[in-house]
Amino acid sequence: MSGKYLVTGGAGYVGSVVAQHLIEAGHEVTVLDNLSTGFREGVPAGASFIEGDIRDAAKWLDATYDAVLHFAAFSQVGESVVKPEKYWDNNVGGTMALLAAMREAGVRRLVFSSTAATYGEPETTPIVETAPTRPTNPYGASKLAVDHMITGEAAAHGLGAVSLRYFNVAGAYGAQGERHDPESHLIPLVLQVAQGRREAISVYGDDYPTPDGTCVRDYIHVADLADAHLLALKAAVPGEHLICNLGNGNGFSVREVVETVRQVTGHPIPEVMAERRAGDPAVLVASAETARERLGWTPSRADLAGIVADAWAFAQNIAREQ
Ligand SMILES: NC(=O)c1ccc[n+]([C@@H]2O[C@H](COP(=O)([O-])OP(=O)(O)OC[C@H]3O[C@@H](n4cnc5c(N)ncnc54)[C@H](O)[C@@H]3O)[C@@H](O)[C@H]2O)c1
Ligand SMILES: O=c1ccn([C@@H]2O[C@H](COP(=O)(O)OP(=O)(O)O[C@H]3O[C@H](CO)[C@H](O)[C@H](O)[C@H]3O)[C@@H](O)[C@H]2O)c(=O)[nH]1
Repeated sequence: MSGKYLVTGGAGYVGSVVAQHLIEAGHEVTVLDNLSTGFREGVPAGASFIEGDIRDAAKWLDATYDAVLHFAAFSQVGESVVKPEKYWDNNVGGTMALLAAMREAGVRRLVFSSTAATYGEPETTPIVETAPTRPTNPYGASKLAVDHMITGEAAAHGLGAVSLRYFNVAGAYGAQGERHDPESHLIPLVLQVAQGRREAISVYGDDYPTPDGTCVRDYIHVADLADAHLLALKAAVPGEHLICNLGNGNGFSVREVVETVRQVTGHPIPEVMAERRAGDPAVLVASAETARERLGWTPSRADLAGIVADAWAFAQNIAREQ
């Protein structure tokens, strides 16, 4: 059955890919985005677009919407350390206003973009949802605060909600991909080296307790993530807040990622060693058992070379357009 969905942050990387998947599945999509970090041209054809802020969501939200998919947020870990107030204001304040608008309008289902950054430095790997949540930066803390807000909203007011805790999102889906400005994520930065837009990739620390000394992360294809959002919409039950990790359960080191980019692009990719980046845990790998059991989710694009190849095709297309 087709539905009508409000996608906040749908001009950004993940939101635009999920909006595209919703449209392809026959749903009606309205994107609400203030274009603070997103791009108007990122909004998929076929979606309605409102240029506006989630803090004003009450202006547009009404009972005709079946659910909200909430991606709008600031998400730069480093910036959150120096400007924490920006993160509390937008991520927490903005979501409070959005939840109030949903309550007012009688919209009873929510899928929220949470993050592995809610866990902080893990005690055990792979990380399960019941692991301690001790974020090491204000970005993770703001997302954890929102998760707590949603739990209360579900218990008190009957919201049906699913928080999806993404690990490291990567890859692209056709015309939708990653173009943060400034870019801080590893794979798009290494691809910029392959394109000649950067001389070398800085490797942030090689003295971590990992096999090659560089940080290990769980890279998940953005299209697999999108599949999980469509399943989460079906799994949202009134009065329940379900939290699911989304990752492949495979860790790759920074050096392995750089080597994969060399193989995919054929470029030598010079590396320079740099200091550790503040707040970086050594290893972040997900257990996605809850998503498998409760959502029926199975990722189908776990191969790192395939993820990098899709991101590379997108980066080359964008470069041709510019
Ligand atoms: N990319 C990742 O690796 C990753 C990992 C974990 C969690 N997340 C979460 O996923 C979500 C999407 O991340 P992304 O990488 O696509 O980021 P993005 O910056 O590309 O997209 C965020 C979008 O939200 C919009 N926005 C921000 N504040 C707004 C507001 N107040 N009102 C309306 N629109 C607003 C921006 O303009 C942008 O289009 C975020 O909530 C992020 O915290 C991302
Ligand atoms: O130029 C760079 C950029 C990154 N890295 C390293 O590459 C790894 C991945 O870094 P990213 O910035 O690509 O991703 P993060 O792991 O820092 O962040 C991601 O995972 C976080 C969980 O901790 C949050 O979910 C966040 O939103 C999401 O982007 C890290 O070890 C980082 O130190 C480098 O060595 N050089």
